[in-house]
Amino acid sequence: MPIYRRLGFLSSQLTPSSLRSFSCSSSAAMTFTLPSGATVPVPGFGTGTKWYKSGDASIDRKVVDAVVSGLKVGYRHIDGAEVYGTEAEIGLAIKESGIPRDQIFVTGKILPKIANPRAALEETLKLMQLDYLDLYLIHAPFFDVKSRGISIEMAWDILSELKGEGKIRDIGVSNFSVADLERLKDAKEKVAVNQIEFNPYLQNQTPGIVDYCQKNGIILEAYTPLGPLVPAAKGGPLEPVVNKLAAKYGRDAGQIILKWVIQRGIIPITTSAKVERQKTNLDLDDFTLTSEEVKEIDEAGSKKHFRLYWADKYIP
Ligand SMILES: NC(=O)C1=CN([C@@H]2O[C@H](COP(=O)(O)OP(=O)(O)OC[C@H]3O[C@@H](n4cnc5c(N)ncnc54)[C@H](OP(=O)(O)O)[C@@H]3O)[C@@H](O)[C@H]2O)C=CC1
Repeated sequence: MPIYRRLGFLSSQLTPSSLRSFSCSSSAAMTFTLPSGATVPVPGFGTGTKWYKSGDASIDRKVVDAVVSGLKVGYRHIDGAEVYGTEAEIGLAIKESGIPRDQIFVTGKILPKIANPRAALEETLKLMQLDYLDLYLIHAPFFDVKSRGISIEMAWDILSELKGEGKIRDIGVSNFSVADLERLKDAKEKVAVNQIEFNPYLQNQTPGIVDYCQKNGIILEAYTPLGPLVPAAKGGPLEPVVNKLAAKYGRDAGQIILKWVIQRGIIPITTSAKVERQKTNLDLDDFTLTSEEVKEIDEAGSKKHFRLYWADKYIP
């Protein structure tokens, strides 16, 4: 069964269809700094999608090995979520890697247990064997008092309290639209991050979201940055442009797309079970696309629409 679907989070429908973060520099070696002062390592290594196993508490050794492998090849940013069912695997992998906790940036996300963020965070920390999370996100805005007994504003206030208690360094959201973010604009704690689906074929998960976040100092993270390379999207208008740039820079298509994401001022969160790809997807520092090339990808990507997640919530 496709990931997220069991909880109704994913529609499998596949439709063809100004940089300013807190201190997001505009150079090739872009850095992203959160309100706590922490710098987010780029790219992030995802533990959802292909490893999703919500509701299954047994340890999946494949996931532990993949995260250990990611850490060993150099990732220092692990993206988790309560709903992925991979939090215990993340905890084990961090221990097995031998890398000190303070050198790894760990993200968690809350949703099914949104009614009680405090209990959900305690459970996440216990499973991950950690004392704190670097970043905790409300996984999606699709809940309210009627459905879950809590509103976005109420959940945000509790996350803010948990941040104040030192259990989370920074707080943010995921899959939020402009209207959702506007609900939190006067909150005491600012939204630090919005993690959205973003790639050349989906440059705005919801109308105006990238521009709004970048103008309001909300750091964007891109999940499914390599969407154009999955079999269902391959062969589209982006392919000749990416192949041309890959040949020019002696890189592969994945590296060109991930670099484009970074040069758009967005942090890619990527996943691969293949060690070779884990390495190449991390090796992004020694080349820079020209601004014309970034624009060329923008334009080629705009000719096709491809959305993998939450499609039933967004039109189209
Ligand atoms: N907030 C949210 O609602 C969501 C968050 N996420 C998070 O984002 C993470 C990343 O999402 P995901 O869609 O997996 O990301 P990607 O776009 O990075 O990966 C998609 C697929 O591409 C393949 N791939 C990886 N590298 C390459 C390459 N260089 N060339 C060709 N194919 C490649 C991978 O398979 P292979 O193993 O074969 O390399 C992978 O399954 C998730 O693990 C999760 O943590 C994801 C979805 C929703």
